[in-house]
Amino acid sequence: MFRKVKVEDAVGFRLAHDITEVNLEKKFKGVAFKRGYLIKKEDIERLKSLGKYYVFVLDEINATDFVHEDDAATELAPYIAGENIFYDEQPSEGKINFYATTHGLLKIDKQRVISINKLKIPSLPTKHSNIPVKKGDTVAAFRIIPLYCEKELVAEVKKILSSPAIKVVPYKLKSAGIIVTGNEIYNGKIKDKFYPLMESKLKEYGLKITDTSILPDDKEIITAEIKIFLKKVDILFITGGTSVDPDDNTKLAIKEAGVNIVQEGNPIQPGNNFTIGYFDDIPVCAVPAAALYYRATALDIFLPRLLAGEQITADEIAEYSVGGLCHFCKVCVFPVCPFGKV
Ligand SMILES: Nc1nc2c(c(=O)[nH]1)N[C@H]1C(S)=C(S)[C@@H](COP(=O)(O)OP(=O)(O)OC[C@H]3O[C@@H](n4cnc5c(N)ncnc54)[C@H](O)[C@@H]3O)O[C@H]1N2
Ligand code: MOO
Repeated sequence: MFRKVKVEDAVGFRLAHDITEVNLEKKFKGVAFKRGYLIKKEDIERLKSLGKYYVFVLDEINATDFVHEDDAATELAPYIAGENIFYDEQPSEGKINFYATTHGLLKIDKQRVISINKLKIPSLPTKHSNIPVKKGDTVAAFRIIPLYCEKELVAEVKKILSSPAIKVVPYKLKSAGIIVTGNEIYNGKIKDKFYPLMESKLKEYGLKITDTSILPDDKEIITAEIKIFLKKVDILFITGGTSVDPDDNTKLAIKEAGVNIVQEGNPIQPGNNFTIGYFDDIPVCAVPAAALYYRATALDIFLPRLLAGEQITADEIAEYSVGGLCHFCKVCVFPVCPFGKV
């Protein structure tokens, strides 16, 4: 299979695995020598400068019970990758990366990914489930930790992956309605800041705002407008009036328009008052004023899932509590942070 030899004795033999170089001056981390490379006399000093005084070289003996790290990754990659995922054609340093083929919602089958990693020999790290990804983003990586593993292990991983563990769901919804509420905005006392905010957020997901209006804090007027908008849009947002003031009517109006509210509010801060409901398949959301102030709130956490057409349940909403408190960093890097990651 392979054996350890002094670099001086390795001349004329083929390398059993990729050899990595990390060179901070050149800002390089990558393959210096590929698996299968025929070692020459002039390579001895270079190998030593990479700290390799011994190397593993391939024997001619064909070990039928073992699988090389490159072959394990190549064999398992199609079992890992689901819809809208592509992966490296060739492993590098025994590893294959997985990428999104489209913008959309990343879905990871967490339990099965954990089951694979519990086998200890394979390593399958992924990004978090339910995050928005862009075309070309890396979403997962696979390699076995040792140079070789037993064939049975590959079979065991395949058994866990009876269907793929990673996919990207493209955004389905296309048109949005925005109803801005608030007497102060309706009466022109202050300028509306919600429409421009929602427009820039939704544009990121390819969503167009097709219908919009600014209404006073009047439950009946808001209810009537919700009913009209529900005939025209794929998703509806009603902003402001979401908390406990006497003129906060948004959630009441949503209910009176016949929308099934999943849960009033949620355990994410900021964005506690963000409320999700459904009218048939159309999501209807109350958006609290906190979204005007903070770069990331519950709105941003649920938005990609709603736009991918998911029906969010009350049980799932409760799961967001751990990690649901923003770190309120001076420089916000959401979504590349722990906020809202389940
Ligand atoms: N006792 C409690 N107080 C508060 C609670 C609570 O649960 N108990 N929740 C807090 C949370 S969380 C939020 S968020 C805020 C405000 O929620 P609302 O969505 O009801 O916001 P409004 O009262 O309508 O407005 C608050 C503030 O924001 C300005 N605003 C609203 N819409 C616009 C707009 N389109 N353009 C510009 N500015 C807007 C509004 O003028 C007010 O200044 O309640 C907490 N309190
Ligand atoms: O609903 Mo408030 O949005 O938590 O800050």
